Amino acid sequence: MTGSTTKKRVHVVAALIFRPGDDARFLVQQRLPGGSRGLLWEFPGGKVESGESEPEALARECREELDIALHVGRRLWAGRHEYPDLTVDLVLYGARLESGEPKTLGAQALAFLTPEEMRALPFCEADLPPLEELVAGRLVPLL
Ligand SMILES: Nc1nc2c([nH]c(=O)n2[C@H]2C[C@H](O)[C@@H](COP(=O)(O)OP(=O)(O)OP(=O)(O)O)O2)c(=O)[nH]1
Repeated sequence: MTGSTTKKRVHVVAALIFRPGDDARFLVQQRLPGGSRGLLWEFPGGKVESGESEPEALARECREELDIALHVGRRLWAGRHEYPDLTVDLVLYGARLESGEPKTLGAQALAFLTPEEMRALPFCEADLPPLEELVAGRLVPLL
C-alpha cells in the first residue's frame, strides 16, 4: 500500500431480529449481486451516520431497507473485521419485530432462520465470529 492510500473504515450496526412468539429464528438477508460482498448473507442493519446513536441507526436502516419497525434491545457483540477493501467495526443488537412484514427493498432475499440453518449459508466474513457464538448459545438476543 502506498502512503497516500487509506483503507475506508465504517461503523456498522446490525441486529438479530426475532418475531414475537418465535425466539428460535432470526432475520437474515442476502446482499444484492454486483456490489461489495455481493450475494453474501448478513444481519439487517447498516452504517451509523454522524450524530446518530447505534439503536437510532439500526431502526432507521430497518425502516428504509425492510419497511419494519423494531423494538431494539441489548447490545450483544462488537468486533472489528479487516476486509481487503474495508475495515468494519460491527456491532450486533437483539431486536424484536414490532410491526410490518419485511420487504426485499434493498436485499436479494430474506429469511427467518435458526443459527444452525445460517451456518449453511455463505455469510459475510465479519459475521462468522458472532455466528459461532450464537450457535454455541453464548449470544442471547431476547429482550
Ligand atoms: N448490514 C450489515 N453489513 C455487514 C454485515 N457484515 C458485514 O461485513 N457487513 C458489511 C457489508 C458492507 O460492506 C457494510 C455495511 O454497509 P451497508 O449496509 O451500508 O451496505 P452497502 O451495500 O452500502 O455497503 P458498501 O457497498 O458501501 O460496502 O458492512 C452485517 O451483518 N450486516
